[in-house]
Amino acid sequence: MSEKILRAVNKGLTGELTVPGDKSISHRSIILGALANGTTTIENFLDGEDCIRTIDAFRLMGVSIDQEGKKVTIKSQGKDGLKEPLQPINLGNSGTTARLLIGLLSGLNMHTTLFGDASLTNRPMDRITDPLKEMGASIDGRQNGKYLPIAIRGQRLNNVVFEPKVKSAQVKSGVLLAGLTANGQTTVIESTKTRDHTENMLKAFGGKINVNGNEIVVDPIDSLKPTSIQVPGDISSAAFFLVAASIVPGSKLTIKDVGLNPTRTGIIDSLKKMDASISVEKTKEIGGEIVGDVTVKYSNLKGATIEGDIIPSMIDEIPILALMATQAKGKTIIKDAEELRYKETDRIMTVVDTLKALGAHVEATQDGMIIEGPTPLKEAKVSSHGDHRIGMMIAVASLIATGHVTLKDSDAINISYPGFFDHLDQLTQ
Ligand SMILES: O=C(O)C1=C[C@@H](OP(=O)(O)O)[C@@H](O)[C@H](O)C1
Ligand SMILES: C=C(OP(=O)(O)O)C(=O)O
Repeated sequence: MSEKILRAVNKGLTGELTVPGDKSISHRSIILGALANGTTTIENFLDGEDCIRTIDAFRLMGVSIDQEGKKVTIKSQGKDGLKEPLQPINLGNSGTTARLLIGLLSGLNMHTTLFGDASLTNRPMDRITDPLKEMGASIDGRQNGKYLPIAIRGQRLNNVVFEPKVKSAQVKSGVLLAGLTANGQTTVIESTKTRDHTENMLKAFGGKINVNGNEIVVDPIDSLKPTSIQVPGDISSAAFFLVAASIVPGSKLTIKDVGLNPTRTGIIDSLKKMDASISVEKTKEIGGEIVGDVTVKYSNLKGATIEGDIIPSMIDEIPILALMATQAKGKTIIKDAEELRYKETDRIMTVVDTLKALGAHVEATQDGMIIEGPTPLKEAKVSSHGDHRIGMMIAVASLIATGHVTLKDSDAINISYPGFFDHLDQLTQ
């Protein structure tokens, strides 16, 4: 198993950084590109393991996908050109690939089987299979389709009006993708708006989709129109460096060309709430996605309560925010984040256990955690537990730890951020 010994830095993180492409947008660019009739090109694609799983899935369905690093060319004959895969589809570690594909495949005229790694096999799928069954989908799997492996006998689905109980962009997107082949318009009404990349990109591909506040209505398609996608930098990846610069004295860092979709910027608002010195400059809009530069400087931080509707807009950033809270004065309370328990690991448990091992004062609650700061962090031997975001949280913690930190299973970081350690070296040299 991969292992890294990480040492503290004696100067701040300075300079400029461009982080890899957005994971959510990269997945969707492959899925919608495969549904388009013709050639779709993607620039700045995230060549992390999760997005490669999405590519491999469509290759198994006969779509020609040429990927060279961050550049991808898809040649497809649209949804009717997709072929029944002759093998089970391996989703690896990727929850997004799982929930979105289960939605899409339920309405296509083919039989598919899907499986994943040990982590994904334990993550709940009923949140997507239940609404699909309401649309008439034929899905079976462990515990009646709650867990992978799952088999889908795709067929024409009925449209629904769906009000998801979980605040999940994956579930919303899975149902919208199923709606593309359903009989009539499909409506999703969210209680809190979650990331809306599927909606934005469907428009860019010529789909008929209407968004009115938290209500989304999608029409069935014949096929989509191919387009060119430029993927913005991933704010969820940038977050690790935004926090690193906030907690390492002497830092001043600008992250360039990062996605600033308002359904994703909860981390920036939370950093501001904790008195981080952060400024945002919006520079352009591509494919319905706002892009810009974010500059952050080291500053004295204070604790804050992070709760409610902001949580879905920063769900993947909570591990790194928790690390930041260990360096903030006073109490940070994170609430309404029980969804963390259903990620690659139970992130309430892994964050709390890891930060405790590093010397922090932190306690788990059912739906979040309470952190008392500031506390110095100390030498420890800790593992990512196969969870990329925990691995990166540990690497950032090591920058300010008093002794060296051993990170076991460091390779997990390649799931969403290949080149992470090169970027860290580049900014700390
Ligand atoms: O739709 C997406 O691309 C994602 C949605 C979120 O998951 P949930 O939908 O389960 O909240 C997030 O945690 C995941 O990393 C990516
Ligand atoms: C939860 C995550 O991804 P997924 O659900 O796609 O596995 C993540 O990237 O933090």
